[in-house]
Amino acid sequence: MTQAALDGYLSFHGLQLQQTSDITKGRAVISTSHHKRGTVLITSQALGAVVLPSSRPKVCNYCFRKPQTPQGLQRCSQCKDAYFCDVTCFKNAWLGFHQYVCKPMSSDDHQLANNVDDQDALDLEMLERVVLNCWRYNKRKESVDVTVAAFDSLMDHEKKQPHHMLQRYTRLAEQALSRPYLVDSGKTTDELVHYLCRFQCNNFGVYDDHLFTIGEGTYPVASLINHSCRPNAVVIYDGTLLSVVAIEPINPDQEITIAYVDAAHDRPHRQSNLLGKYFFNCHCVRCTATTTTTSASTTDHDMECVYSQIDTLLGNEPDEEHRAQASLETQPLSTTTTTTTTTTSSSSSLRDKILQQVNDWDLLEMSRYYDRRHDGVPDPAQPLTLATYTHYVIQFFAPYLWYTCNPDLSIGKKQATSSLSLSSSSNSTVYSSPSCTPRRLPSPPSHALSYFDDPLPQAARPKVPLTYEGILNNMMTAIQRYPINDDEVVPHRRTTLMASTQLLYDEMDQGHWRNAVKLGMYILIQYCWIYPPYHPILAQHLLLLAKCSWNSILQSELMGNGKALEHAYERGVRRWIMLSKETMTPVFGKKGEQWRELVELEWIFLREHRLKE
Ligand SMILES: C[S@@+](CC[C@H](N)C(=O)[O-])C[C@H]1O[C@@H](n2cnc3c(N)ncnc32)[C@H](O)[C@@H]1O
Repeated sequence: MTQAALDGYLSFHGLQLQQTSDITKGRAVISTSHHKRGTVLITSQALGAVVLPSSRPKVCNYCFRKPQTPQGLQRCSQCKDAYFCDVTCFKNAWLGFHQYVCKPMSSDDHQLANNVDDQDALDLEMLERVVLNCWRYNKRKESVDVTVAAFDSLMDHEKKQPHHMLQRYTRLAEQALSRPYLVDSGKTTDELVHYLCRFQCNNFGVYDDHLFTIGEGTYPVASLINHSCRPNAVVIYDGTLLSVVAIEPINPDQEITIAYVDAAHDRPHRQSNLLGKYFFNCHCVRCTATTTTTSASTTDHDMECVYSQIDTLLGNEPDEEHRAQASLETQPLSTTTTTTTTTTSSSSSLRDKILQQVNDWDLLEMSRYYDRRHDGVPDPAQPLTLATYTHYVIQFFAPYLWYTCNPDLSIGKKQATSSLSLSSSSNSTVYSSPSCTPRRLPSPPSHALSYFDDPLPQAARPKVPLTYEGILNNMMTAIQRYPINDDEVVPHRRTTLMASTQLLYDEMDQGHWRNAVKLGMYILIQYCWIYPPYHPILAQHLLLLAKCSWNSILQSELMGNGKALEHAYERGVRRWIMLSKETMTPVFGKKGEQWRELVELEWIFLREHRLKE
């Protein structure tokens, strides 16, 4: 009966659960119809969702949303540990779970509870919620039995768990069963150990609009979907409601996949995380080793190999020893020994070298040389610098990578624009971190940004391949021809990406917007190798780049850096806003904090532009 409900639910969404021949893999969710990019394939209710202690004062502990009013969240007056939007959320939380755990806390308990993301406490709370919910649903035979049916059917890999984990799970299960409100649940310790094993290889991190992890959730229906490091779908949240969204067109008989681990990690890290937590070896298109090298002339096979070459191109992450050294470097010198001081100079120099290159990078000169109407190619005898790499690659990647996925993108077509009628005077806004409280927006201007002023791929010089894999393959071949100096910054390496990402946030904190734009453009390229073009991380990064470029325009105006540079930033803002919209629309829809910020930026940009004219 319950399995039938699950099958019915999936078939209603054009999906089907199929048993695979691989026992470790178990079942797979297969598409039975065509799904366009942006289709919501599955929505999944949480059987249990817990806010991380460190996020408790920041989001409603019931609906997981940020405060919607200037007053902020309201704290439970009894336990002083839980926060809610309003009385409605409080009542719902009380009826659901809060009544059982709400008790006055000492100030020490309180401080501890808010600061420590303790895995034991989190697992225990999740276990208690899930047991309580399953028990309730079974008693009431509610329609949510799709969720319970899916949960009961999930893999738990109990036999593969190491002994110490089973001991830990047994201790937690006993603790849960000793709670007065679970004594009559009819569950045994063994059953709860199975639950905890299931959590390990099925639960999801829940994140907010800005992709920060704020909690954990048990979403049994979404858990039916298997992993790929190059997935065709992503998980997004609206509060605690999870949706799985297609990020590329999906055909009948194709498996739906999501990524369980961040695709930015190198192959060894991804493999060991997947094996350690989910007990399988990944054989996805990125993990399948290949001996084929890329070449300028591409066959279909070479195209497929492009994905498996990405990790070779990016190289490996620093190992634990190097990480430990790098973290020592952030300590004041007085606390480090002489030996660590020596290592400090060698590994912190990557960051210094990156900063030096960024400072030397002449954005205007580079933009002129690598203009798509010329044929700017870096000197083949010299190693690529961050500047030459970025400008060389970006003229192939943006916007053409997206154009190969969506030929409806308006490239090179200048569309008629109606005039703006605005009465208010210019009031330039510098972007900082996003505000919690949504502001009311004026209605958007009558013409939004709607075209890229780039030549079509066939008309660009040098010509751009017409397929996504073709562009990646072409560029990979081209940049691997350049000499490498391992003592210097190697732009395509993952280590450079990691150091640059930290540097980007530091530069933004210090208001060094021009450096932030250069680093942001460089990081965009690296993300284009790593993530599919409609991945939420790309949408978010493009918005960040648009904001940095906008702030650079304001800074240039203030400092009188000249019109030419301002125009270069303006082109950047246009491009990054458009690409961010293109990426965000199918994935997040036209809602949420990021969409609001994007529309607001576009509005301000167009208004300023109009006023300058
Ligand atoms: C969240 S569940 C996915 C649903 C699962 N296939 C089932 O039948 O219940 C995660 C488990 O599925 C299996 N799995 C997921 N992706 C896989 C993949 N790419 N290759 C092999 N096994 C995979 C692993 O056993 C993993 O622990």
